[in-house]
Formats: sequence, structure tokens, C-alpha cells
Amino acid sequence: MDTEWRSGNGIDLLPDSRRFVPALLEAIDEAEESIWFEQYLVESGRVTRRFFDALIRAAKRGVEVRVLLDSFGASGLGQRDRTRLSTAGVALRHYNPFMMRRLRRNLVRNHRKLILVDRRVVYTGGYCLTDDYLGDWFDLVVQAEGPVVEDWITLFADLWESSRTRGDRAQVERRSLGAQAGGMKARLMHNEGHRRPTIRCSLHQRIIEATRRLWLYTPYFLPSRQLRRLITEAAGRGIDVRLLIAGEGHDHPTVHLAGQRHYGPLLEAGVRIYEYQPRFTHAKFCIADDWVTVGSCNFDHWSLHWNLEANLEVESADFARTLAGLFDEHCADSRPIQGRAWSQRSRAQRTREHAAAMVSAWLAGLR
Ligand SMILES: O=P(O)(O)OC[C@H](O)CO
Repeated sequence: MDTEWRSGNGIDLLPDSRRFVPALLEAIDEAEESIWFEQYLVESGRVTRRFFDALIRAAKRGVEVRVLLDSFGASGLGQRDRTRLSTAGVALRHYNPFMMRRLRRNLVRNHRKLILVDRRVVYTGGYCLTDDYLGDWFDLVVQAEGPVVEDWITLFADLWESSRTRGDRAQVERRSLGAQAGGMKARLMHNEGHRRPTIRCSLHQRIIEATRRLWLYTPYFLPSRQLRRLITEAAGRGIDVRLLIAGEGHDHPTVHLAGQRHYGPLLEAGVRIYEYQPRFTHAKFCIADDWVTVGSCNFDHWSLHWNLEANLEVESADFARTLAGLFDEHCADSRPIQGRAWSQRSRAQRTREHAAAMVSAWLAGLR
């Protein structure tokens, strides 16, 4: 499925779970016709219960509810929660259940995160359904209305009907109800690992074309050699290049260490690197001039080479300004990594980075 730029969209940013969780629950509660829900990581707990309660309320009032989960990402979802959904009439399908005879295929996961309400509005971002969000992790969601929603409908429906998903056989109606909703230009970009690396290609192209700024925000910074080269070259052209990476309370310390191994050459090239301190941040987006890409995709080899991912790209000075404002705020709450101090870090730290990078390189090399 190739997607095009669509004009006439309304796009809003919902930063922080304190804002987007109530907004998503309200949208589910106000749905009149359909809710299509796609998620990677879902664990039984308080956050999942709140979402499932809302989905069950919707199904009971006659709304068509379809839930598409990654079979590995949903392994922490208990049978009781699954039964609650099916008893209420919610159709549930799983992507790529584990198969012994196709071991490598098991590594391909559906990492997309989206909620489509009434085939009229889509919500996407980095959020998962885990209790980590109870006031602790930072993340963000974007809400999009308008012609771009049609592509998200096709995205969901194609996977729902594909032989790569298993479960309830319920139908989905593909007709979009999205109308003109604003003046923003947007498009859906979706990856299917290295077989269809569209998000990666689009990101690389924008980095090459950037003339003013390249700001990258990510919890997991495991860039390929090519991405590191492009970032370094952008800084070499005199562009304002910044990386904002999760620091304090990181949920995967090994990934954090492996990413730190790349700091030295980037700092030398003039890239400014910040590690966010107040709490763990799980948001993922990139701003290149007035272009923004935001969604499920991390800047690591899992997202860029293995997973199914979906991002919204937006070409808008206003939207870029809004996200840049958030980036600036978070920079102010971050530890700037200073080149000189970094080059003098301890031997023990360097050894830990090296070991973590070896594990990560091995994983990247699996493909
Ligand atoms: O893969 P993500 O970006 O949804 O993050 C999931 C968390 O890392 C789980 O610890």
C-alpha cells in the first residue's frame, strides 16, 4: 500500500498520559459506530482495565469493536481480560502467533499503536497499555482527523484481514467517514521491516534535505551506521542537530548503554545530545525543518529493520513549532552531554558500553 500526502487535516498533539489517557477514554466512550484498536504491548493491570472497560461499554451499546494485538507484545495479557472482551462481543485478532518451524519469522512484530474511532479520527503515538503510564512514563499521542484517516483505515483493515493475523473472523467496513478537518498536510508512513523500509527511507531523505534543524527525540537510540553518518553529515553542514534521549529511569539500561557508545563521534561532529532526567520518556518523533514524523517507530534496529510500524508525517510550520516547543522544554529538563567530559568518562563505563553494543550488534545482525 503506497500512501500519498493528503491535505485538509486537523492534527493535535496530546502530550503526557495525564492528558492523552482521559482523551482516548473519552473518545472511546463517545464512539457511535466503530472502534478499531491496534497495539503492541498490552499487559493486564489498571491501565488496560480502564481501556478494556471503555471498549466493553462501547461494544455493549452496539459499537463495532475490533482489537488487533501483537501476539508477543500481548503475552502479558491474562486470560480473564481476553474472556471479558469476547464475552462482550469485542472481536480480537493476534498478529504472528509463535511458530516453532519459522523461528526467524517470530522476530517480526507488529509494533504499531493506533485507535480509529468511527472511521473519522485516528490516534497514534508511542503509548502502550501498561501500568508504567500511571503518572510515571512520559509519552505522547497525536490525534488526526481528515482525509489522511482513510489510509489508516486501509492499514488496519489490510492486517485485520491478512493471513498473518489469527482470531475472530469479524468483518470490517473500509469506507472512510473522514471529511476535511483543517489545513494541514499529512501522510501515513508504515514500515514492514527491511522488506518495506518506508519510514527509514523517508527519514533518511529528510535528513539529507534538512537546511535548518534536525531534532530527534527517542527512548531507544540504536542507529544504524547509515543513520549515524547522515546525522553527522547534517551537523557538518552547520544545521542545528540535537538528540534528546531517555536518561533517568531507563527501562532498558543495556539499550541505553549501547546507544551511549555512539555519543563520542556525534559530539565531535557538533551534535548536541541531551538525556532527559525527570522520568523515563517513551515518546518518539523527529523534526527536520517543518517536517515531523511521529508514531510508533523508535530509532533503533528493531523498529527500522524488523517491525511493522506506523508513523504520521506532517508538513506544517505550526505543528513543527508545537513539537519543537515540547522538545525545548524537555531539553531544559535534561542533562546536556558535554564533549570534553564525555571523552574523559571512566574505563568501566566504556567497557559496559562496549559489551552492550556487542549484544545490540548481534541482534541487529540477525536479519
Ligand atoms: O517497544 P516500545 O517502544 O513500545 O517500548 C516498549 C517498552 O520498551 C517495554 O519495556
